[in-house]
Amino acid sequence: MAALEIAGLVHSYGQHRVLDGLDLAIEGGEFVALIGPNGSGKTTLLRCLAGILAPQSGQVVIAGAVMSSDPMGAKQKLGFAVDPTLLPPLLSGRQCLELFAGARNLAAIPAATLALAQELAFDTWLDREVQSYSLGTRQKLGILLGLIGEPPLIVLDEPMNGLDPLSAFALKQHLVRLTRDQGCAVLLATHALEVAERFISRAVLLLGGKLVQDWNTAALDAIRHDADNSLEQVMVEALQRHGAERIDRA
Ligand SMILES: Nc1ncnc2c1ncn2[C@@H]1O[C@H](COP(=O)(O)OP(=O)(O)OP(=O)(O)O)[C@@H](O)[C@H]1O
Repeated sequence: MAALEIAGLVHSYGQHRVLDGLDLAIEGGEFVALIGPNGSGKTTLLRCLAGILAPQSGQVVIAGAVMSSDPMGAKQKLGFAVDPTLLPPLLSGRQCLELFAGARNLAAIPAATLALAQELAFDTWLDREVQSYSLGTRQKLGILLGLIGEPPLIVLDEPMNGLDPLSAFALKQHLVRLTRDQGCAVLLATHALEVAERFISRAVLLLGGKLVQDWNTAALDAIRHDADNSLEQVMVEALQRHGAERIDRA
């Protein structure tokens, strides 16, 4: 069963159609970078996957659960980092993690989550109130909440932004382990192509409301082994081919 199947997804803000019949399938174990220029619709797509935005048409199926008809079932199979600005200020990180563990029918915070908290240097913040956290520390908690229980599909929007280099490195290593050892699928929206290139197994390019290019593992390996090439370069070339260097125009 695919970790994610999207068919004919359409989402508009008023008259502005951002997703225009988008299709995508991701298998367990794939680590997919979602790339695209500013305003191409990456966040909109991820929010449709998370059930935060309701698409006008099309279907999202997460590990067999259809988001429109079984939103609770679909969300149980999805990990989505919580927006740092939406965390409850008066709870501690541990209390937030316990709440999310309960929502995933787990008796306690999993050992893997506590281990990741330590790798992210978040363990010293576990018993302090969220309102005392810096933005980066809030972001770490949002990520820990999204990953709790290692769901079949993990969706992250620029998760490394705002993390210090050691924490960003630890998170990348953790995501690689989740895909390789646990069979989770990761869909990661990012502009950091030089970073993504090193650890992803696939990259898809969003443009004009659709995925216009899909680089599989073999294509990425070929890019990695070519000293004169990079994911950044092939993306620039793909954008030029599609005649869109920048699309976020007013
Ligand atoms: N709530 C909203 N109301 C109206 N338009 C919106 C809203 N949110 C996003 N948009 C528009 O939808 C388009 C896609 O935005 P989105 O944030 O999904 O792009 P993105 O690819 O994530 O961009 P970035 O790389 O800059 O984060 C943009 O033109 C944006 O201005």
